[in-house]
Amino acid sequence: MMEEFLLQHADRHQHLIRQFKPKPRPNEGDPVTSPKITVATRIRPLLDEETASGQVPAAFARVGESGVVDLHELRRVVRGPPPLNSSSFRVGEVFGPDRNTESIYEDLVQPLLPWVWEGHIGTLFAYGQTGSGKTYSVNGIERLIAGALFDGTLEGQRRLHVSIFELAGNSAFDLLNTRAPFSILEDSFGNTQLAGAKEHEVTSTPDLLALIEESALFRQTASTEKNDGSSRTHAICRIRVQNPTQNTLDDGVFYLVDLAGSEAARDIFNHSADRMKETREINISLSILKDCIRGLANMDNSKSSKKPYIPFRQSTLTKVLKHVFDPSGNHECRTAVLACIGPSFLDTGATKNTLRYAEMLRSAEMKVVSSGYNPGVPSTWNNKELRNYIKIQSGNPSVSPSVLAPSETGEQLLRLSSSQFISRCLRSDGVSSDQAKAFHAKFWRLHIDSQRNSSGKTSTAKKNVQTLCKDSPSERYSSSRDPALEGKTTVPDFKERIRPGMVISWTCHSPSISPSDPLKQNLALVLCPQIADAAQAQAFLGFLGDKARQVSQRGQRYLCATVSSGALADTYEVNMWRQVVVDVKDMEAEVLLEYDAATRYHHITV
Ligand SMILES: Nc1ncnc2c1ncn2[C@@H]1O[C@H](COP(=O)(O)OP(=O)(O)OP(=O)(O)O)[C@@H](O)[C@H]1O
Repeated sequence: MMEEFLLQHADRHQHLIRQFKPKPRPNEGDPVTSPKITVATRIRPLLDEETASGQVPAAFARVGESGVVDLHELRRVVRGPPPLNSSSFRVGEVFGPDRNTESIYEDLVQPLLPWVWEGHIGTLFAYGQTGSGKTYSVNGIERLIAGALFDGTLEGQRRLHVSIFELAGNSAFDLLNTRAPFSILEDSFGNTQLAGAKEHEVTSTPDLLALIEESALFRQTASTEKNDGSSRTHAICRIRVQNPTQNTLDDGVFYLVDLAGSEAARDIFNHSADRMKETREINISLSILKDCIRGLANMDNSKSSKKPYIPFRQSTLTKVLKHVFDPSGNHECRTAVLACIGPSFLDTGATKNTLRYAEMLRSAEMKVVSSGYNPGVPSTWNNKELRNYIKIQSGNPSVSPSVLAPSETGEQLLRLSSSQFISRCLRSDGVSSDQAKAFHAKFWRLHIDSQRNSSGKTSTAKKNVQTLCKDSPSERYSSSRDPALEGKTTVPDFKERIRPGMVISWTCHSPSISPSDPLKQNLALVLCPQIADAAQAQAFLGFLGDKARQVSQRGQRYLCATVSSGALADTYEVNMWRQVVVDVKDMEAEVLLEYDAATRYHHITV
């Protein structure tokens, strides 16, 4: 009925639009020089069939003021001629019906190519109502990218790997493998992995174009009220850019995302049950996407210290786009968003909705900040922060940061195999194999703990780092390290600084102790000088045998708790109830034990 009313008043609509005098939009301040999100809006031309059916345009790029779309709706009133309701939206660069896909590519997408080439994540996603021109735009852009990746303008040797897939509801299908289903998983770094999707290496523009063509054959389409060849899934082309000369660097990844179009409730009235379900699933995933956009837009509105909730885990689509929305993400990414709108006055409701979200994303463009350095989360460390950690935390003598991590970030070092990590450590003067292993374990525990606790609780790892690096006296005791030595470059021999809580290795002289006895671990935690509990110490001396008693009685002795192996490999337990008296002469070295709250065991650290 509304459609009929609008078609009847098409002339009046156009007449009123001609008289429209736009009010300038308030200035938004300085432009952002290097935004993480760039938003642009494309108004497609009115199609021949739309013109033929009497439709007229209602969405316009404002002339003389860039970045603004004016939208005009004719309002139905009880009496008198219908008035015009005009609204305006500031939605990034606006590409009107006369602008071609090349110009969008040049302004919006081309700047992302060198970024991805250097090992970062770039994403383009197009969204908008069904029939608004998303597939048309993304297809055109994909072809231009296929040309640019091989025309020699990007410097350096790279290997390119491509997967193209679609998401329907929460299922994923490989469009380069006859729509075979596969899983979308999250790895220990929180990165999304496509488990089971085929990757194809491409070495030329025709190679890549052939894959794009092949994927189009398998994409699920159907006719909607607004588009005869509507895509009923979200299609994603993922191009991984690998630098073969620097294996430790992250691969760059380009995601090109053509979202399924949303349909209004009234447009799905005649759908079958299956199509209704499919439309509902599309609308749910788009609605979660919108919630994520809203969360992102509110992210840095931090009058309150509480971070807005961004529900990116609620749909497969937003899980794939996690790097765009996860505020704690650790991979640098830049995102271009193309909001697509149809110009027709019959679509103003959906168009307004698209423009509103584009406006929200524009505000996010100003606010998105890097998740930044977190001392408890190794995957957020850049090379300088990582080197600093290695220097301070790798033990004595310290591992050389320039040998272990000449250029790597924290995340890249975590990707090294343990044998690579340890063999690099061993290239530093004086570093033993045990020290290298202990440092590797320590670094990984910090990482695992930081991932386990990413929900916001202060992690053990973070506490440990605070304990070791920052002043937090109440939390010092998660390691046997002496806090007083923090930051000291020269440390006296351990025998000159024996203190309660110190862990030592020592030589046990009793031949009567079986190899399985905890004492054979030869580790003990110093409690106090023996004099404090002479009776109990004497009892132990009896247990140690006459020879040991003679030796220990000659020197200074300490009452110590024994340390035995835990149930997990390389873990230890302190047995406070099983004590031993150890002579300083029998002590071999200080050993650093660190407590891991998650396993409730101690580990040897450095
Ligand atoms: N800029 C444009 N110039 C000319 N024709 C266009 C333009 N954009 C879109 N079209 C045409 O409009 C129709 C709908 O476009 P398209 O299929 O890209 O929409 P869509 O947003 O991907 O729709 P859906 O969400 O339903 O898949 C197509 O026939 C397409 O060729």
